[in-house]
Amino acid sequence: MSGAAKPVSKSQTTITELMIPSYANFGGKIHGGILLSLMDKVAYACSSKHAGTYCVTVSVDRVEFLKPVEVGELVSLHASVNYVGRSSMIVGIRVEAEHVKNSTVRHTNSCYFTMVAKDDHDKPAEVPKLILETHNDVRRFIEAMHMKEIKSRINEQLDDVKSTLHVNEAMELLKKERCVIAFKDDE
Ligand SMILES: CCCCCCCCCCCCCCCC(=O)SCCNC(=O)CCNC(=O)[C@H](O)C(C)(C)COP(=O)(O)OP(=O)(O)OC[C@H]1O[C@@H](n2cnc3c(N)ncnc32)[C@H](O)[C@@H]1OP(=O)(O)O
Repeated sequence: MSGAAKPVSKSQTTITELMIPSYANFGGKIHGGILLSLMDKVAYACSSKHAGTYCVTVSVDRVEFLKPVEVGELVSLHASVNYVGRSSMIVGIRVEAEHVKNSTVRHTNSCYFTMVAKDDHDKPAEVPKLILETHNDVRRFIEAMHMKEIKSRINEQLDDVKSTLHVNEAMELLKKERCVIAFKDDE
């Protein structure tokens, strides 16, 4: 049972967290693992609100740490269900870092978590349909459809490359690359 359709707005979730010194890496910037863990937390909160069940993370896409986050900044993670399948949901997350003293807000990352709703027997559970109330909701749903399709094409192509690759015949490909072939005797 998936229950009545729900609007995107009903499960939209924001988490804000202060970046404390213990979150820093050796370089003094916020550790990417901390940010990843916060992204997972907000993706879970958002997807489970929509599904009304426990959810698991299946796939994480487009996590790129393009701009460092500093200790003392407030990081806000805004999550929305962009797309629903039968049991899966694609949650879009926008990460922003706010410098409290000068009130500047930087968009540091956008990423996509695929979450699957689970029933009481740990099986994928059908989720409610998504009510698209704005043009943005429609745009995000269609973008997610494209993303799913492109990802599945990439996965197929990578499988093809792996299954057809013969290392000895592919050596030519490496000639201009910055690597040195140095097989040990027993290779
Ligand atoms: C100081 C430093 C600190 C460092 C600190 C670091 C912390 C860094 C934290 C990072 C955070 C990480 C994230 C952890 C978050 C958890 O720990 S959650 C737990 C981990 N995840 C899991 O355990 C999931 C394990 N997988 C499963 O349970 C099953 O494979 C699944 C996903 C339910 C699929 O089950 P299945 O029997 O294959 O079912 P099936 O009907 O075929 O698929 C169900 C749906 O999944 C979809 N699906 C299946 N596979 C995929 C896929 N690969 N991609 C997309 N969709 C898929 C299907 O398309 C289907 O969708 P619908 O058509 O129903 O919409």
